[in-house]
Parts: sequence; C-alpha cells; structure tokens
Amino acid sequence: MKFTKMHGLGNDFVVVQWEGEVSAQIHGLAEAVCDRHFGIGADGLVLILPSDKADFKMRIFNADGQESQQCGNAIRCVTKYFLERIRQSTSEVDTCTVETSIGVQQVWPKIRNGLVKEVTVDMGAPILIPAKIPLRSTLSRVINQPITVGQQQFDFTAISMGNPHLVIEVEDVQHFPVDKWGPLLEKHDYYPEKTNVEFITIQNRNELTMRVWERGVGITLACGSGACAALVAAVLLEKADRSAVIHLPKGDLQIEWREENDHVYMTGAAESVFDGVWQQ
Ligand SMILES: N[C@H](CCC[C@H](N)C(=O)O)C(=O)O
Repeated sequence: MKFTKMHGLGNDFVVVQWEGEVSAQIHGLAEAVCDRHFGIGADGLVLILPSDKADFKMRIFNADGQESQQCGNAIRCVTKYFLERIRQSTSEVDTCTVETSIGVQQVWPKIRNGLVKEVTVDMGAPILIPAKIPLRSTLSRVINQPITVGQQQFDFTAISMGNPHLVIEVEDVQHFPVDKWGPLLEKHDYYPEKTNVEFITIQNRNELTMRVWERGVGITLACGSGACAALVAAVLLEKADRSAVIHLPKGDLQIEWREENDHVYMTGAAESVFDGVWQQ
C-alpha cells in the first residue's frame, strides 16, 4: 500500500489514496500503521476516496483504529495532496470541495510554484445541542458548566464540529498537566462517544493558546477541529472576538466564526514529509 506521510502543525497522518472498498479490516490497519514503534507512526490514517458529491471524499481513523467524523488538520493535508498530485493545479489560487461525514466542505488553498503552502477550510457551523454532540445534559447548551473527574472540578464548554469537544479554560495551559486530566475527561460519562479535550489560556480577545488531548490518540501537537471548538467556546464565554489566532506548540491556526452563516473557518499550513510503501 503506497502512502504519503503528512502533517498539519505536527498533527501527523498516513495519507492513502484508497482503491476499492473499505472493509472492517481498516480499523486494524489504522492501529497498525499509526503505531510509532511497530508501524509507520502517526496520529491517524486518512483515506482519499472518490466522491459523487465533491472533488473527493475523506475518511479519518484515529490511532486506536476508531473512525472519527471530522479532522481539520487532515482536511488541509488531503487538500494539498489532491491539488498537487491529482488535479496538479498550477494556478495561484484554486478551490475544491471535500466530502466528509458532516457533508461537503469547501477549501481555499494558497499555491506557490505548484505547491500548496496554506489552506483555509470551511469547517461548518458549531453544534451546541447536547444530544447532537453527543453529551448527556438536560441543558439546551453547555457553556462554562461544572464537570468533576477524580475529585477535581473544572468548568467546561461542550461543542461539536462534527466530532465532540470538551473545552476548559485554565490559568497557564503551557504548564497544565494535560496527560493527567485529558484521559479522564476523554472518557467522562457525560460523553457517550468519548470526546476530544482542549485546554486553553486566553491571552486577549484575538489570541489564545491551546493544548489538546485527542479522543483515540492522546496528546497531539495540534487539533484543527479542536482549535475551532476552542475559539467558539472563548466567544461564548465572551472573552474573545469571532476571529483569533490559536497558538499551538508547533505553530498557529487562524480561526474565524462568521456571523453571516454561522460557519467556522480555519486557516493553516499543511506539509508532506515522505512517500512510502506499507509492506504488511
Ligand atoms: N481525534 C479526533 C479526530 C482527529 C481530529 C483532529 N486531529 C483535527 O485536526 O481536527 C476525534 O476522535 O474526533
């Protein structure tokens, strides 16, 4: 199986232009290729498939083998792959559409000398209704509500970007024990399908810093859908404007939540690292 190793701000993926049907074996394959000692090593396996609704279809499988509904960093990577290797676009600005489980998403890359350096993605509208996240709550939406894990109480905001997120504002995210609280919150029984967990410190109304514990992966260097959820949470907390830069350990994402259509737009880099062949 030919693959391309790619990443968005260090959130890394094995990208495969998939031929034929996707069987149940895909879960075991995802786990095997993502293993950082016995496999290729990645946060996820991403398939590029034909689509009758968009230029192509993307499916994302976490390192634990489970499929997710959404992956912002992966959309930027597969857009780069599609435009450079499939369409072989030469224009400075192009656009294409990606079918994901939330529908058809439009993307706008910046192209220099035939190479895609940065991509803007329409990540759709945030979902706040608990039943659609899904989240066990009798509230109409969960903003800054208490959640307890291991005798520790946090205030959290619950958002879906197609995949579930739990956002907590902390004093100093750079020194926060993400590895201690992330796994407990990921599996909290408020979230029947588990959740991605974002910890944020808000510097000002247009700048915040985020670290993430991803569902089915653990600590990753970046989470695109998580950065969208973090901006939405900061706006709902009335501590941020609708456009802000999100600082992640290895780079920034620009996130904008537009009033006119309620959609969240994410802009950031995407890189190819190497091509390879998976023997097993
Ligand atoms: N772990 C996530 C999928 C990957 C999302 C993240 N890598 C992104 O860039 O959005 C989940 O289970 O929903």
